Amino acid sequence: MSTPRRSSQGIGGKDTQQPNKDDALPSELRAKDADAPTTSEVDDYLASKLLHPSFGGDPTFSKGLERANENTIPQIQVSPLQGQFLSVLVKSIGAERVLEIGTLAGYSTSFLSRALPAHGQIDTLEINDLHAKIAQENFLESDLFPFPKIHLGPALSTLKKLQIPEEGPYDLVFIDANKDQIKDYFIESLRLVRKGGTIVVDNAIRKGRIVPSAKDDPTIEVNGLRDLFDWIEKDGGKTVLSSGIQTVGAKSWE
Ligand SMILES: C[S@@+](CC[C@H](N)C(=O)[O-])C[C@H]1O[C@@H](n2cnc3c(N)ncnc32)[C@H](O)[C@@H]1O
Repeated sequence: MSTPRRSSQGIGGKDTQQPNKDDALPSELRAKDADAPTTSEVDDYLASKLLHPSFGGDPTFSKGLERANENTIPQIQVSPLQGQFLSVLVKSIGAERVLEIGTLAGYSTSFLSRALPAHGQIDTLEINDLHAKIAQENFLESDLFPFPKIHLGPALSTLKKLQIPEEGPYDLVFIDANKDQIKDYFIESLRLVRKGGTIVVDNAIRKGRIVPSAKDDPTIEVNGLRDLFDWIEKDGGKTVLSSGIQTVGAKSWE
């Protein structure tokens, strides 16, 4: 396992800096077509066309973000389109039980919950009291059903104590917290998710820094992610079938 050296992040495990509007646009494309829209502009277009009134277009979801902002909670949640992608995922695999690691103010949780059937279950893990409090207010405001259960405390100890729900294992786990323990979160998630279930790991690219280079100076987040990728490589497909997707857009290259 590699040694942590430095961190580039705020508490949420994501860069707190606002992404530069153009920084995720492939330079090859920018060089060929200086007038090409930025990836954020494309996100705006897609959002204007695709956000559903009960999901990304739900005004209570936006109000939840405002409440988070008023309480100086960092704006490091998924984008509306990413959130709605989680909803699509929940529905397309017919998920009934979802586990989330990293609640923040409950924005992604709201998308996950809204996509579940009424008899479903959603558990979300958060270390920060204020984040949990605001998330709880946001869940009430959005009248979520199933109502997300917040487990306050360090995610790894919560995960180790968490039992497989009586109705059956989780169908989907969304991992979106600190990256330095991500391999452990992943392994615990494997214990809790059903065979054939889905685990989504957010922010696994670090603007490309996961790739070792001659001038390598990995952050603790990059080291954490590399530990996970090494584990998956070593597993050799015995336990998991995985893929990696680079995204661009309002949340930059991730
Ligand atoms: C990127 S934010 C989650 C964003 C949220 N999933 C969303 O998209 O709306 C990460 C969250 O993980 C929490 N977190 C960081 N370290 C943690 C830990 N060790 N245990 C539990 N939660 C942790 C942070 O407090 C923060 O609220």
